[in-house]
Amino acid sequence: MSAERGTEQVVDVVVVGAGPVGENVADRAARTGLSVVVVEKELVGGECSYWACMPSKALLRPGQALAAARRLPGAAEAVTGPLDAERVLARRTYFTSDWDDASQVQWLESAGLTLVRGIARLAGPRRVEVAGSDGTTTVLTARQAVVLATGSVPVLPDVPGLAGSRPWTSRDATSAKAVPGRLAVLGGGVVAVELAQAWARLGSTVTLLARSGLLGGQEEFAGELVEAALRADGVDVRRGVSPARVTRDGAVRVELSDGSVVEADEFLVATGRRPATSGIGLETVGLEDGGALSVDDTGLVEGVDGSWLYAAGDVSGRPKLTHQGKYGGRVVGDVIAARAAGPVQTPPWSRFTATADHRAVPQVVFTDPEVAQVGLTAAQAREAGLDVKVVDYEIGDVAGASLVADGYTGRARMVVDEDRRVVVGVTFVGQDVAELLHSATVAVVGEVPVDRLWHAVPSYPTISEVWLRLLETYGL
Ligand SMILES: Cc1cc2nc3c(=O)[nH]c(=O)nc-3n(C[C@H](O)[C@H](O)[C@H](O)COP(=O)(O)OP(=O)(O)OC[C@H]3O[C@@H](n4cnc5c(N)ncnc54)[C@H](O)[C@@H]3O)c2cc1C
Ligand SMILES: NC(=O)c1ccc[n+]([C@@H]2O[C@H](COP(=O)([O-])OP(=O)(O)OC[C@H]3O[C@@H](n4cnc5c(N)ncnc54)[C@H](O)[C@@H]3O)[C@@H](O)[C@H]2O)c1
Repeated sequence: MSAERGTEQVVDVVVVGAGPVGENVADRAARTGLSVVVVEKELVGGECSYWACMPSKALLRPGQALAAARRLPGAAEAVTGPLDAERVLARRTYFTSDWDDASQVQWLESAGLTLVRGIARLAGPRRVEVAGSDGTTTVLTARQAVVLATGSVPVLPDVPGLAGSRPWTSRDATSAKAVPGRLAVLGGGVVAVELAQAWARLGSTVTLLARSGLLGGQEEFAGELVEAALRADGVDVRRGVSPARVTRDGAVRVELSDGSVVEADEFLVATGRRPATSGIGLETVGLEDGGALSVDDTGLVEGVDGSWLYAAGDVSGRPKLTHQGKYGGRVVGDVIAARAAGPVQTPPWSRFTATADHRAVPQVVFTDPEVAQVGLTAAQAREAGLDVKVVDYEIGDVAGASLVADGYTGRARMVVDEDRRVVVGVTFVGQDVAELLHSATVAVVGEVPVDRLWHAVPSYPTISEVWLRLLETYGL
């Protein structure tokens, strides 16, 4: 359904932003019969579908398959050349539907949602104005709720010359139509390491500039193992440096804090993202334009009277991950529908409460080796005041892993809260560990005592047997 432009309409719920999170909010709210309008200024599907999760993983996957084959005698001999970059890029483009959102619009309509295309901004309580590209303004008034799901935008550091040097953001790095000869990457976070490896394996000469260790916030060994892998892929990893000045005259010239210079054809800046809260009319409801939002566990924005403004996903200040944002989106959609019918109880771990955001957030970094982590790291658990026991195990010593790859390199860490004898955090680093992560998420969310986990017997010979080894090393 498309809404008629340039009109004033009253609906139950207005969702601003049709990324993965906005889609989920809208779908859940509409299931109960509420009328829901979704406003989108670019592509239905958001960042994740077109410039983030999907294209970046499509760029990485063929390199992983090739590297996996090279680790297996018999298969390695059948690998006779490098990646076919053109075909990898073509498959990436297939996954973005060539940046066309027709199929996602079709889904939205099939879910009974109404799409309004244009730029939305709040115009006072419960009111949203949408500026269409045809110059019309559609005014929407929400009986129940307005939900902000506007996502996030990249942060460009204030480095002399950087803004004028046509730097790449993750959008350019996931949608590029050709492999740059030389690529410099600034940052040591997830975007930087994933895209540095993707482009290195596609043939770029990559220099990674990180001001500290890689993957800060994860267990330290995760960043170390990923750094070693990047170096093995030929990436020139320079730690402890920052750009002092950037110029572009054809090539980009990055002058570094240590006096050295890096020249490249493209310069990807991957120094984090901030919630997209600018220009969306927050000041019309008593909040600060561009300021950070704070939401309670039901997604209600704090500091706004009347319990009608919600936020979910990247914009909300909660973890900037598609799956976690969608979880928050389901909570918001459900709680809006439930509150429309009457008062709602929202204790922790209820359907209407995003409790997992605080202590059970899973994330996979899709490098080779993969980093799969959930819950608290050892340092975070100690900071939280827990009596912690940390157990490490080399995944390569597990029979299943040794079958997956010759010379399998990887490590697992289990963090146990000794007072309750429950697992509060797990990290796996290694080939093919991404699919292992959900077992850890279930253990952490379920607060399964280690003595009961002992009875969750992993199949032989799978990499999952690392669970048995971790529990044995723990002392069972
Ligand atoms: C390179 C990269 C790779 C990533 N890979 C992963 C991954 O593998 N796994 C993972 O879990 N996460 C990944 N992420 C994070 C993930 O992309 C985000 O967490 C996710 O997209 C957030 O969803 P969202 O719906 O909150 O926001 P978005 O996907 O950003 O969607 C927001 C939507 O709101 C629209 N919008 C904004 N303002 C307005 C307005 N005023 N009016 C109308 N519409 C508006 C935007 O156009 C957009 O479509 C990655 C991020 C990047 C940058
Ligand atoms: N696989 C995944 O789940 C995945 C993949 C990509 C992105 N994401 C999400 O997208 C978000 C953005 O990712 P990101 O990597 O851009 O951000 P990030 O916050 O993870 O990392 C930012 C990096 O930039 C560095 N940095 C920040 N300011 C700097 C400066 N002025 N100079 C030099 N270095 C600087 C930081 O030290 C850090 O290493 C993250 O929240 C991430 O979770 C997830």
